[in-house]
Amino acid sequence: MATNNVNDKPLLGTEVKANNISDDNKEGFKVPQNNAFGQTFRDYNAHSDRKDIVEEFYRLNHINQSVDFVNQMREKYGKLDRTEMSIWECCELLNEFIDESDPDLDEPQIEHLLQTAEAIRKDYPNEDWMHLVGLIHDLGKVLLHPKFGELPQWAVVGDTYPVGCAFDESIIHHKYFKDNPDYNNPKYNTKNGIYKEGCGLNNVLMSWGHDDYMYMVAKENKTTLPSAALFIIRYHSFYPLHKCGAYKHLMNEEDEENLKWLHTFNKYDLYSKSKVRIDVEKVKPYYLSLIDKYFPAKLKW
Ligand SMILES: O[C@H]1[C@H](O)[C@@H](O)[C@H](O)[C@@H](O)[C@H]1O
Ligand SMILES: [Fe+2]
Ligand SMILES: [Fe+2]
Repeated sequence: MATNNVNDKPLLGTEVKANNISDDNKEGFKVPQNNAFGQTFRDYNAHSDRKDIVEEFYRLNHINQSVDFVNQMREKYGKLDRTEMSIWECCELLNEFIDESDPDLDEPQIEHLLQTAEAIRKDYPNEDWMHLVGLIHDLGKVLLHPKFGELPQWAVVGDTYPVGCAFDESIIHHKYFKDNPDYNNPKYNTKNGIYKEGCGLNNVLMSWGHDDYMYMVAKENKTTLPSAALFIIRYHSFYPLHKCGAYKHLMNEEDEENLKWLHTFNKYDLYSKSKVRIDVEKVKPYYLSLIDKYFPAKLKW
């Protein structure tokens, strides 16, 4: 079983509730019907230029994400001995990457980070920690960079799911798991696998990618962000849970609480993907002030 560090940040106070949008947000974020290509969001069967790229991405992802692979990656990248840089420097590094797993967006990642953060800011002007989560939630995609060993896309992006127990049917393109080494392993292919019911997600090994990596970076560099923020960063790609309700039997009470915030966050992560460009220079000073509030000037990566 994975022995991850336990989140030791306090839960958010009861005065702030997920889904509690202030009344004076007439200028609030409007959920669009269609993505940047005029299609409904997360439609993995819609015929578009991206369909085949995305499907091939998941084929490779599902064949390769196994318990052994995840343990190796956690061990290797958990050392955080690759480089030192600020949060903003990392945002800039992401400018050159396009995410092959994403049916909704083919813009450089820095656009997506700012679109998400700005959309949250419209509806939750006082939750500055959530704005910052919007900005940093995908920074783990820096694993694609040559400085980080240039991991293949299937080891960095896409939806995530637990390994060490049966792969749930709700996972996109589930059929490709049949070539995963864990698929026929009786230790790993039952409902609970190596876990105990209610053990808490902190004890569950997730497929390796940008979520878990960024969680490690934030935590090990001693961010002062609240526990809900770390949870969002760590599980925002866990669509089988937060969209389909799979794997709930592995959650504990704290996970239930944090999941409410993840649901709120997801609306902005997903539906802010559009062709609306953000003026980076204009919003940069605000985000630099948030980074300064919640992170050290330089982080270990
Ligand atoms: O294609 C997307 C994208 O890579 C996101 O960053 C990730 O969080 C999603 O879960 C994934 O499906
Ligand atoms: Fe992501
Ligand atoms: Fe995202």
